[in-house]
Amino acid sequence: MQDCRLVADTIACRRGDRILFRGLSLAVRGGEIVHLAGPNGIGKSSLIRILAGLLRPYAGSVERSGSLALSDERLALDGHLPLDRALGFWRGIDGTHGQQPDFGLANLLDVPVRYLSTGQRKRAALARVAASEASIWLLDEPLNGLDTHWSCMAQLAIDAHRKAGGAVILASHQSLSIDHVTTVKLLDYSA
Ligand SMILES: Nc1ncnc2c1ncn2[C@@H]1O[C@H](COP(=O)(O)OP(=O)(O)OP(=O)(O)O)[C@@H](O)[C@H]1O
Repeated sequence: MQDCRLVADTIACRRGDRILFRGLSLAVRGGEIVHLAGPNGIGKSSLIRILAGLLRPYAGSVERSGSLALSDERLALDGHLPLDRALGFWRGIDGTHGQQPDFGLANLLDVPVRYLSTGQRKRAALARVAASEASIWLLDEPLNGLDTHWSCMAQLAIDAHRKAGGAVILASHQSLSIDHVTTVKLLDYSA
């Protein structure tokens, strides 16, 4: 696994005319998981977008080394394509062909993405991230919509990524049943 690091330094986030949080610093390196926690609307998704480079912080900076994959509420898979082709699009972009956890999707590969259930879509999103072979995973609510079995399997995949030297930052309302997780409570930084 490529060496990786993501460091956010004294970040402030403004949405509309409101500062959501300020003074937030965090760092994640290969072999580490950071869990962003906090109530609805505190700014977890906004922070994930800042860390991904999709949203400019109001203050502070983000530095990153290593490749990054993002899963958020946007599925990023073409709803009109069968799942296999939709995932294949990203394999082509990422230039990856390796074996990845299939997240129980083997029987769904010919199903158009728009027909997948909520949990199946979430598993497809995680499969896309895993297949990217990126060293840093940014996951916004990766367990939402998953049943007990697949929530467990998703956490095992996240932990396997960490053990392989990858880094994970995830936002979740759910408590995690994996070790080596550092929790960052956004409420501590709310403005
Ligand atoms: N483009 C925008 N313009 C103005 N306000 C926004 C915009 N996007 C989000 N917000 C506001 O920013 C706040 C934080 O939203 P965000 O989605 O980051 O919170 P969250 O902690 O992820 O919430 P949840 O737990 O409900 O997913 C919310 O009050 C939301 O309405």
